[in-house]
This record gives sequence, C-alpha cells and structure tokens, in this order.
Amino acid sequence: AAETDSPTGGRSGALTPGPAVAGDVQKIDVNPPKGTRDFAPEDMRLRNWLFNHFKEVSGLYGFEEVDYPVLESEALFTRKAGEEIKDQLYCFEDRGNRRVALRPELTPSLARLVIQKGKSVSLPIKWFTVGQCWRYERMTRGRRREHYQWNMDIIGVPGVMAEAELISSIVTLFKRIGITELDVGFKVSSRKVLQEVLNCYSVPENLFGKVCVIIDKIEKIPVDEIKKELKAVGLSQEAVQELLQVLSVKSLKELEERLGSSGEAVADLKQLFSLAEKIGYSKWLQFDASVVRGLAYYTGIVFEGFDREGKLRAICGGGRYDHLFSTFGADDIAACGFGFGDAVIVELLKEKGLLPVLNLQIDNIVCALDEDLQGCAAMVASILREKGQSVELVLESKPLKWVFKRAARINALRLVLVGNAEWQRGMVGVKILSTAEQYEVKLDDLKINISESLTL
Ligand SMILES: CC(=O)Nc1cnc2ccccc2c1
Repeated sequence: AAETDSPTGGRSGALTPGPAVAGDVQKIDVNPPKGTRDFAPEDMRLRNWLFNHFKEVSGLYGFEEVDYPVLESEALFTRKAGEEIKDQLYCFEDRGNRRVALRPELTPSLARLVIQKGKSVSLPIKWFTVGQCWRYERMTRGRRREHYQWNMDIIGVPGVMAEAELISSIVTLFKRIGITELDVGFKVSSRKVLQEVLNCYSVPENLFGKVCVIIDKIEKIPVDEIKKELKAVGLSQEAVQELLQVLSVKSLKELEERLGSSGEAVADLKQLFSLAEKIGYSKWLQFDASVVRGLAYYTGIVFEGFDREGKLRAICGGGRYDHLFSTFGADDIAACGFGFGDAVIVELLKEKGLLPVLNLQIDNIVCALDEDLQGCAAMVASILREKGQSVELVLESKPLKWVFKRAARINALRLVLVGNAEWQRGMVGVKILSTAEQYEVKLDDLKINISESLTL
C-alpha cells in the first residue's frame, strides 16, 4: 500500500510547512525522511561520545578500523533463508540498471573485502567499523529505517578464544559507559546444538539456515506457527518436537545429558564459559539454549546482550559464521563477529540515568570593542588558535550584553576584549568568566606565551 502520510509526514518540526511562499516556491518539509534522524549538535555530542568509546575499545583489543560503501550490490544480501533483514532490504535499480541496496548489515561487506584482499592480509584479521545500516519497513510499524552499528570481527581463528575476546570487548565497552553485570547480561548458546539435533534426523545441511531463522522467531510468534513453518520446510514431527525440547534445556549440564559430551556444541560452550571465568566476566554470561539469532549464516557460538529488566530489545548480538565465505564463491575461512546498535544502548542509558552531560566548551570568546578593531580582534583570535586554544570570534559589532550572553551559552572560559585604549598600549583585556577576575595581558604575551599566561 502506498505510504499514507499527511503531506508534512504528520510530524512535529520547527516550521510546520504552510502555504506556498514568495512566487511559487513550495516550502520544503524540514523533517528528515521517514524512519531517519538528524543529529543536531547535542545529539551529535552524545553520538560522538558513544562512538569514541566504540573506537577506543576497538583499539584496546588491537582491532583495525575499516569502512565500506553504504551502497552495495544487492547480491550481497539475497540469502534465501527467509530472513527479515532480506524482506526489508532497502534495494533499488540504479540508473545503470544495476540491482543495488543500502546495506542492512556490515558482515557481508567485510567478507567481500576479505575475499578481495585474499592472501595479501595476514591472519587473524581483526577489523572494526561503525557504520550506518538501512532497512525499508512499511512505516506502519513506525520503526526506524536506519541505525549505526559498531561491528567487530575476527577472521581466521576457529577456536572459541575468538568469541571470548569479542564478548570481553563488549564487557569493556559496557564498563566504560557505566553499565554493570547487574544491568545487562549475555545469553550464550551454539547453533551446533541445533546442528546435532538435525543431524540425528538426517535433515539436509541446506535447510540449516532456514530452520535457525524460523526458530529465532520463537519468542515473537506462537509456537504453533513455528511448528507449521518448520514442517513446511520439510522437518518431520519428531524432528520438530526434539528441536523445541532442546531449546528449552535450562543448563549446560542438562544439555550434556541430552546431547552427550562428545559433541562440539557442549565442548565449545564449556570452553567458552571456562575462558570467561579466567578472563573475569562469567557473571555477565548465562547459557540459554533458546538463543539462535536471526541471521542465517551463524554456524557455532551465538550470543546476545540483553537488559536484565527485560524492557528492551537485544542490545547487541553476534556469533561464529564459518561458512559465509563459501556462499560468496570463495574458500571458507573461520570467522566470528558481533553488531552493536546505537539505539537500544541509548535507551538503556536513559533508563539507568547514565546519559553523560556533554556541554560545548570554548576556551576564549574574542570581541572587538570598536568597529575598527575587528581586524585586531581577528589577529588575537589567530594567535590564540595557533596556540591550540579554541576561539569564538565575535563576527559583528555587538553590545557587550549580547557578548556576555553568547559567552555563557557557548560555555566560554575567558572573554578577551580588544579595546582602543588597551590596544594603544599593546594590551588586550582578559576576563575569566567563571571567577569574573579580570586583568590586562600584553599582546606580546599573547604572541609568546598565551597558553601559559591564559591557562586556568
Ligand atoms: C532499535 C533500532 O533502531 N533498530 C534498527 C534500526 N534500523 C535498522 C536498519 C537496518 C537494520 C537493522 C536496524 C535496526
């Protein structure tokens, strides 16, 4: 159905577009496209605060930053496993008649670049990025159509030390922003659990992805619907029953009793929990057989970060995907990674009262007291800037009252006044705005050691 929004998208905005203005120019809709956001300065400060933590943690773990185009060939995402991410692909045909898509996730781009780099990159590859991802949803659900994801991936390490390192990096991030294991936890399982059950019922490999995608909906749609969909892809009644039972297993011990201790699923999970113990974040983890995640390509350990109050959607999620590369026609290579969105975490920080107070901070506001001293004021500004001091230069002649108001709004530390009398004596006036103490500084001092004489 066509989008049925009012002409102005029916949303609030600074200016509610009214009748056409001068001539026939129609006033534009000042809101961003449906499902997308602007980042005004205060929003951008919070985003930069969060993304800087992402980048600093990535650096602590020795990951290198990479980036890819937001626009990718549609073929990268046309997996046939019934995933929601595929149904909501923001895809179109470009002017060159190419099928393209705004990326809904970052992992396929990573795989593409790893394959492109081939033998020229040494293993293990440890890459991270923070990138905008897109989906096209009927706005009836009013959900966002874009968000930013922090992704970390380790390529070329088959053992669960890789997953242990990835989860450790997320724990580090949480700690840095004030989140503790009392606020969030990680549900951990392995898709090898499903694999081992399906093997018992000789279900063909190619159905694995589809089955996982269906099972991932276990908490979103009625279990009868799950059963119906599983049978529709060809699973027997017994296989369906066994699958649903194994998903309700409550502990690793019980899982071992059910699957035996020789399987890889139990071995991987036991090793991961023991590593978590040694690294010191086992309080953050819990085994939960019902975690499968909704991406078809996971093959082993899967995990998701959740809020213990159960109010929010998953904060982050990830796992091992050892066969993604062969779906792109390349040799398979062991791989695992996670995605961490920029939306749910902010909701959690709000809930916990942990949003940081981030105010604009400027070292100096410089103002000429007379019209003909504008040039001198600009010179003072460049002296200060050359010394690495931030300067708000008042660009028009304004009454002092206006300058003080502006200084307060931009949170300036110092007011530097360029006045005729002082200038004649080679001086400028300086007022420390926090203490209102004021004094005169020789222009030469400004030139020579401004930072010392003016540093608080
Ligand atoms: C909570 C939220 O904004 N989720 C979200 C928003 N936009 C997306 C866009 C693409 C893929 C996943 C997405 C997920």
